[in-house]
Amino acid sequence: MTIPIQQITLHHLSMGLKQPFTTSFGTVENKDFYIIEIDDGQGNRGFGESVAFTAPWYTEETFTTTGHMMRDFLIPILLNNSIKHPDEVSRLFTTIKRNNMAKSALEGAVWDLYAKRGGVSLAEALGGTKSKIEAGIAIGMQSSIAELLHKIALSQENGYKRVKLKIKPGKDIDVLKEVRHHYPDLPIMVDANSAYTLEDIARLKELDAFQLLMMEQPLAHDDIVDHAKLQAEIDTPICLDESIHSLEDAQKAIELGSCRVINIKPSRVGGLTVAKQIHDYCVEKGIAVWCGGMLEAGVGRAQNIALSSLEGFRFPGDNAGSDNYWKKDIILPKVVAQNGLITVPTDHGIGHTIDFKALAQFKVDEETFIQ
Ligand SMILES: O=C(O)CCC(=O)c1ccccc1C(=O)O
Ligand SMILES: [Mg+2]
Repeated sequence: MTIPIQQITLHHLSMGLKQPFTTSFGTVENKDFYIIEIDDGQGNRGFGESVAFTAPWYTEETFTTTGHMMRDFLIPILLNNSIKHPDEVSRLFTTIKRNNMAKSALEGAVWDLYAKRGGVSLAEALGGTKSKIEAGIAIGMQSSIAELLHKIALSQENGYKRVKLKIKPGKDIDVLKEVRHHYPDLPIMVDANSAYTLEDIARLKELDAFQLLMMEQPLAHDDIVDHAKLQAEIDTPICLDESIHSLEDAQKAIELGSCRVINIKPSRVGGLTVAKQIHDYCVEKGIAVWCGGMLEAGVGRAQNIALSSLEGFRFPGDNAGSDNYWKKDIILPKVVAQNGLITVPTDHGIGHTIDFKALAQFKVDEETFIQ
């Protein structure tokens, strides 16, 4: 049965993060993003979220480019084609190159609508089987080691199953020595957001001493060749993030030996359908995957949780509770991690309702597109 799309609304929201998030490239303090609402004209509404930041430091997309792509290219494609299943959306969008975050925002709303129309949870629609998922937490760079140790202590009080620390040259070995001294057994991983080059190989080798779960994206954002060279020289498993934008990217990286783990973010690969394809391929090849985060508000967070309920997501993701990011989230109930576990919702679709009062509070403007 066709999924009717009567109306698409882009709600532009602006929300301040509870605490600034600092990586090797800079600091995010505020997020402007779109909540996408798709109405089927039969009483069902699906929701998606755009995740690109205001500046293109992580990938090339920004809040403004995602708006342009949705408005001028992707929404007209959705309104002018009839689809029966959300898997068709990423195929329809192949006429538009890249711009995966814009595609993913719309595709996520179609997935939510599809699950709601079918009377199933998004997790079930995606083929997820877990009723609870393990939550990890990403801690940004801090102004001092004392502050970092304090943040780690808080994460442990909340039961997070693993901690991800951001590193860059000069803010790595000394920091990890100190953290390991206080937390000899804590599952720790690091993320460099491509701050190193192969010239740093000796330094990166030294990190083997800290028994890290993995090292995320140490080298260039668009590289898989140097990562293969690095992986051959170090014991710590390399996890690719920025380098993987498609199933084909994942296949090539695995064939080259560029990584032993992949961080799957639906937004980076163009949506949940491709995310699931990468998951399935990695399971077949024995490559571990986990679900990354983009400092999402509730809608994007709920979609990541549904995806993480698939069997192959074996490491805790960057999916902390709403309270870690926002004073007030835009969904009800908010996401809660209890003893490091998040219960996968069983209600229809994303399993959370939109808090329309909060939506109105954070809204800058809205645009509606009609069939
Ligand atoms: O907690 C989260 O949502 C993820 C934190 C994180 O590491 C991150 C946040 C924004 C952009 C890129 C990344 C990343 O995984 O590299
Ligand atoms: Mg990363």
